[in-house]
Amino acid sequence: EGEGNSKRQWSLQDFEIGKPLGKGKFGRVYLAREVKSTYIVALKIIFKEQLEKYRIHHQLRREMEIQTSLRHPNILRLYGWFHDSERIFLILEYAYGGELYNELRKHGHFSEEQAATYIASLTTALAYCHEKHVIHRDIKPENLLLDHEGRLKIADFGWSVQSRSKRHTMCGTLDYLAPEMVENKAHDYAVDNWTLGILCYEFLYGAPPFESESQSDTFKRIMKVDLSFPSTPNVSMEARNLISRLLVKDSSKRLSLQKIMEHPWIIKNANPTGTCKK
Ligand SMILES: CC(=O)N[C@H]1CCN(c2c(Cl)cnc3[nH]c(-c4cn(C)nc4C)nc23)C1
Repeated sequence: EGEGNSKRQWSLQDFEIGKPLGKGKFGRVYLAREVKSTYIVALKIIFKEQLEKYRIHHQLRREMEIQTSLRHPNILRLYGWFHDSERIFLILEYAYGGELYNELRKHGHFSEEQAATYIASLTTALAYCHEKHVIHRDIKPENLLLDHEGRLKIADFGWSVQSRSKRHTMCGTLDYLAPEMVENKAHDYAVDNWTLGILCYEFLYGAPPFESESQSDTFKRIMKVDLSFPSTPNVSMEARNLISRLLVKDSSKRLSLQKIMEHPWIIKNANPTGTCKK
């Protein structure tokens, strides 16, 4: 769709709804086809009474403003939106490859090339977000999708914030929370750097580093940065070096996004096209 289309008024009659793709926090996502162009999209349907009940009007509006304004190959596009008396419809890019999480489950863990390619894609997408004053804050495998060429797409900006100042609100699941968020302290962009370390570990070992039986144990391990590297799978020293330079309690000492892109492990293993041969 050209730029022109994204300004036009859409309505339900413009789409044929297909199978449910899954559900986000406050709505279901369906496969859909725009009738005239036969263009395939993902249609996220959110009930207005859900918005009232959970008081997330402002959050949804923020998600829509943010995602409409972001244009990056690794960020899922929000093409437009419309509403009827009881529902709001978000017209989203359809990621043919589905959830990256399923890929990770299927393979157990990724190769160093695949992990480095995904981390590089995430890093460039986050660098782009940060220069637009957006902190995603909820980067986790469930919010990562793959396109038809295996290129990573960040979805679901429901928890992102237009950050002018430090944020205090708690969000996201436990395993990916940085210490300053666990302590409910003011936090800034550097939380996304921490999460990159968590994801890099999870891509290479198949589980996040501080995963524990109970929430309180996970909290304790995060606060202590209780990081250890199993002997299998055999992960390169460079990869472990990058993870160790991201999972640093003092947020000001975490490797910057720029430095991640220049890290030897990324330079050596990441595929510049952002796609991975299966
Ligand atoms: C947090 C969240 O929104 N999660 C999911 C629900 C479906 N949704 C999708 C969104 Cl928003 C966009 N594209 C998708 N593609 C798929 C998908 C494709 N296959 C083969 N299997 C699936 C599943 N899902 C989506 C995002």
